[in-house]
Amino acid sequence: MSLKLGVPSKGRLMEKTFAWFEKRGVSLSRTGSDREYAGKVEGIDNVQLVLLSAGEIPRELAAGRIHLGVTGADLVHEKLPRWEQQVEEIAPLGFGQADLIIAVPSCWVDVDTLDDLDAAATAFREVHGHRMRIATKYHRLVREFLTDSGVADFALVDSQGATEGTVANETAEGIADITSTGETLRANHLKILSDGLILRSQATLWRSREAQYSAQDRATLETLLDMFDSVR
Ligand SMILES: Nc1ncnc2c1ncn2[C@@H]1O[C@H](COP(=O)(O)OP(=O)(O)OP(=O)(O)O)[C@@H](O)[C@H]1O
Ligand SMILES: O=P(O)(O)OC[C@H]1O[C@H](OP(=O)(O)OP(=O)(O)O)[C@H](O)[C@@H]1O
Repeated sequence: MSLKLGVPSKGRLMEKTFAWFEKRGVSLSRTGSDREYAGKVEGIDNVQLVLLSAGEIPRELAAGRIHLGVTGADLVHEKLPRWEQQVEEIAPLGFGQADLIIAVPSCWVDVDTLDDLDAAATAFREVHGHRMRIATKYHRLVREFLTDSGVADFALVDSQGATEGTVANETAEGIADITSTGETLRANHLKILSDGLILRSQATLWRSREAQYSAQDRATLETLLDMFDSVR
């Protein structure tokens, strides 16, 4: 048995994760063709690289099918309601920074705060006969945040991508999504509520509390943690 390390299988997260490990003496690489999700690990024995979708890594950690995994804090908090009991945060990796926020049309000049949103939502329901719709893929975090903030009259609609477009497409009145540079929000004429920050996220290395660790796995993990500690 070896220690299984789950890493996003594509894009900026994969490349930056590989670079983070390389700097600490662990070389991760994809093998085979561009389309083959196989990988290898050099610089330490008994570690197996598992290439996965960033969105699936929280579930694999919680199920104990991988021992270590790299993914955003947003995805762990959203997908694992008991995340503190299921995973341990080993290290924030310093990339993949994104804020999960609530945004509304920039032309809503009377709506700048959650209190304003609550008032607008009540008025919206009276006029339109249905609840104000907020498009998001972060259902659990957004529902909890809005409810705790006293915003009651809203309905979440699912959007798995291009979420900022839902307002122009008239399938939602507001959105909750991650933003990094803010360019996508600006391009879609949306503004962030001044108290609409739900979570600050970045790519993070997590350890599963649910996985089985053999004596050899524990020794490998100790060695890895020492290698990580050697570079700050
Ligand atoms: N523009 C961005 N800037 C920085 N981080 C981002 C940005 N977009 C997404 N992220 C982060 O990258 C991680 C993966 O995001 P996302 O779920 O969109 O993955 P993906 O690349 O679509 O992968 P997959 O569809 O395979 O799950 C999330 O933790 C997210 O916070
Ligand atoms: O603030 P910005 O720098 O503009 O980045 C934010 C955008 O990045 C992410 O989308 P991604 O590119 O992952 O595509 P998606 O819409 O398919 O999630 C996110 O969902 C935003 O749409």
